Amino acid sequence: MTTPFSSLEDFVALPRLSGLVLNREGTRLVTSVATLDPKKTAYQSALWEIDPSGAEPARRLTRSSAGESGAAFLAGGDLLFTSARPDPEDADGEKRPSLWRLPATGGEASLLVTREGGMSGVLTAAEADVVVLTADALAGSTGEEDDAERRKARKDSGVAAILHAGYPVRYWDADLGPDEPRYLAVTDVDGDGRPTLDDLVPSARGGLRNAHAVLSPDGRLLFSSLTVPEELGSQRSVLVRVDLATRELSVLLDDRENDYTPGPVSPDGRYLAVTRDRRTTAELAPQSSLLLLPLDGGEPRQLAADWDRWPSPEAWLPDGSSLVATADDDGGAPVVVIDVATGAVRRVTEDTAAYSDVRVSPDGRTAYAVRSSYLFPAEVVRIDLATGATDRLQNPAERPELPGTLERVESVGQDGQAVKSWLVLPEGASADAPVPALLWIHGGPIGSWNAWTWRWSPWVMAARGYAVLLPDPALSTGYGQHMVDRGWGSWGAAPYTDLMAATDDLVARDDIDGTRVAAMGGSFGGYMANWVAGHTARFAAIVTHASLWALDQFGGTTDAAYYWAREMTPEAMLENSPHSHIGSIDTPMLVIHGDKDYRVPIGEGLRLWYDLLSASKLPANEHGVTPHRFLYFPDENHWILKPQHAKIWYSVVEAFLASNVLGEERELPRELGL
Ligand SMILES: CC(=O)N[C@@H](C)C(=O)N[C@@H](C)C(=O)N[C@@H](C)C(=O)O
Repeated sequence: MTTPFSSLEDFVALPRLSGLVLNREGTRLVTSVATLDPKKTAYQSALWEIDPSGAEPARRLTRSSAGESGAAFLAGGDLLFTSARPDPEDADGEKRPSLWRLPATGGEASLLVTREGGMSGVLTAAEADVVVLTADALAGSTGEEDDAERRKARKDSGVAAILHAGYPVRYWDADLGPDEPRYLAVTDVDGDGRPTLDDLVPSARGGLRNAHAVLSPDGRLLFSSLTVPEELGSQRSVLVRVDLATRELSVLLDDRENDYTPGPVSPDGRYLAVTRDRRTTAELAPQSSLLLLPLDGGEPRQLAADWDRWPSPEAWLPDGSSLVATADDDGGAPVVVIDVATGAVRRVTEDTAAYSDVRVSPDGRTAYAVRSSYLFPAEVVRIDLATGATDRLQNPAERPELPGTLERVESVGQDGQAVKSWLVLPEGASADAPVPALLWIHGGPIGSWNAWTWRWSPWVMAARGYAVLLPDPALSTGYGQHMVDRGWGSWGAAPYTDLMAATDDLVARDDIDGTRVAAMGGSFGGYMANWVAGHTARFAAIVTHASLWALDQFGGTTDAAYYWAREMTPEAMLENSPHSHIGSIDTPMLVIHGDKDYRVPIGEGLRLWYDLLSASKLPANEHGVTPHRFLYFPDENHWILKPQHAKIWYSVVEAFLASNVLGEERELPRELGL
């Protein structure tokens, strides 16, 4: 059977949907869809409207080569978005992310406000036409004009240097500084002239973390995390409120044991949902809980404390009686409703999909959300909140046909703990025709294989005849606090033995050829692939992507050293470091790393590569021929994002597996120049 997963060209061209907003009346849904640009070397996103009733087909709203994102409805009904498209009324045609407004009544979008430094997001209030932009401003700038001048001076002189006095200095793939996050209020949104931008809290320099900010329904208050520096390069996230009229900033929740992130404000403006994340120590695993914070100054109260899951607040019911939340749960992430008075949790969606971006209709009966699973990529659905009945709305794209089937399987860890996995089986797998298999190890390690992924698509491998096992070992979310606790600080113990228990059951199946099995993982999954390499010879090949190799050096170079310092003691780092076992590795390894990976810096990949060539049981021979391979991406980060590089990634992985697992040679992509 030919599916879009058979050809990498077709696979990278599948549309990718994300995000969802609903207008105040509950009559318009807008989502974002990324597709390949004409050169097929980047993704372009466009906004699409989806009919909440399900009657009409999805309709494309925007079209430009620069793409559009950051959709947000004004209370009055117009749609805002950000785009670096040129303004037809601007003679110089400078392209920078600007704020655009698409009238609810139809017609063309027009530019609302622009700035030299661009913008990263848009916040709107539910009941008032109040808009706040999240954007970066140069640390020393005194206002928008000054910021623009300083940026120009930096650009014109070609200076890229950044002088730091604090930590962190990088984040994932971005250099931090000399600009810093700010909240810019857009003044006079509905006036006749072009609005101006007003920096709400220039005094909170460097500390506003704007990824999770929210506005109160009346638009008078903004809630955000504020990052407070601590001694020894550490930091904490405290919860703050900013009064938009007075610019006064008040700290609402702050202690050294927890980080706080704001959730939605109740419809009456009296309560804020808050996520509290316990700060870890070498002995104390992470734990996430949901709080209800009275905004009149009362004490916060934990909601759903008896529910052994980590709820993430999404929305309020309009009458304020309940919060709608999602939580990782047994290989999915369902929608639940949490009664605010009693804390009782009621599961709403019954399928095994993972839900996000939940929006509630004005009458409180219906929710709309994005969901995905290993059976389908992200799609927009309508949920009956009383019955849980869930309908797929008319989406911008159909679900792609899959080259196989999906099963839920269960193994038992050494301590008796159930270890659950998704198992993707290629078409035709049977006792008469057992198939080769891949063990895929997820990253985090706090996470779960519970949603569709484009970067690690098991269906691409299923289309090439492999079964793929996706296990959730110790440290995975969705199985209760004990599942996380039992792996904390000892990555090489229960997480490893759980994975081996799952592999034992995999190879015992009569539809799997247990002699042709490989292991693969990225990030923490790459750490574990390296650990596996040093502890067993049962796999025919190992693929390790963006992996942690030498825990003695990792903590000093990752972008979040303070986080890592709270993960293990120095002794545990040495005890659990894969590099100590280099002398035992006699499995061919494919090492993959991006130079712009600041989370797991390239030094890990470089040291692993050199160690493999110089000290593994399978070193290069005197002619320099080695069974190992190093796929290096000079301009990618922790993830391989460019479509042309994704194709190289899958092609090289497939060729390496074919050679070492199947004993077959594949032609490598011409673009590699070999
Ligand atoms: C600060 C920090 O280390 N956070 C972790 C969530 C993290 O980034 N872990 C990476 C090593 C990792 O495994 N990342 C996962 C999420 C991935 O798949 O990239």
